[in-house]
Amino acid sequence: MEVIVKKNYEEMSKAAATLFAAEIMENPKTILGMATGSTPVGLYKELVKMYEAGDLDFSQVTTFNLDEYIGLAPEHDQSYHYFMNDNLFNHVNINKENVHVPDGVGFEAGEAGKAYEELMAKTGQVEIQLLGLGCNGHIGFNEPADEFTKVTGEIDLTDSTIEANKRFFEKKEDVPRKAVSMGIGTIMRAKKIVLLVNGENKAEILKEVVNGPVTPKVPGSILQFHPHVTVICDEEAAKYL
Ligand SMILES: N[C@@H]1[C@@H](O)[C@H](O)[C@@H](COP(=O)(O)O)O[C@@H]1O
Repeated sequence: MEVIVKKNYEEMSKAAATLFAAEIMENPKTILGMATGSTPVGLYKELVKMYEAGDLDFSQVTTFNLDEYIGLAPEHDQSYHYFMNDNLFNHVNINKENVHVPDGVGFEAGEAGKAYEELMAKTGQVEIQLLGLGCNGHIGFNEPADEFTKVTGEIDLTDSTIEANKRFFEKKEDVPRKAVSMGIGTIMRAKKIVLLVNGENKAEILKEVVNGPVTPKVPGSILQFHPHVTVICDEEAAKYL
């Protein structure tokens, strides 16, 4: 697990963008794993800037997102479909047929994950999976639990996650209570993983993820067992490393 510490959020975002841009340039048909939340916004801005400068071609890129809230249609402005279009896909020349985000409304309970796993298996291995880190150590929406999830499925969100994500909604009651998320096993199948973490509020949990015991109580800690993980963080988040 390589840890790259950058001075601030902007430098962290630029460093991550360089990694993803290099992958797209070296392998125009690459399959990328995308993430949502506030952390990757700077990275996506950098990729759009590179595209607008004529340095990046997304036309043959395929993407898989980590997760989506259950109950939010793609048109809902707090859905992860909407987030990805608004922050990246609507601003580059990606073919939307090659963009995949779990479906939060179109399946019977339990079916969305199965369909997503089948699509991923048919499409191919994710080259680089981008991850953020929840304050409770979750990756995707894999919450602290008694065991690591194996495949994409439905997750009951913890109150701490609902609390952390309510800032994007009018009121806490509007935050969905369930999500479809790539499982830990699904995430670990990626060839490479980039974990982006910024801010002093993540310093304690990042220490657990990088140096603590590997336990499903801190889902991100599983990354210690992946052969190619790059953690890119700012100095605030690296405080205890
Ligand atoms: N499902 C997302 C995660 O993928 C993300 O990593 C986490 C951290 O969000 P932020 O980057 O806003 O701290 O929030 C949500 O729970």
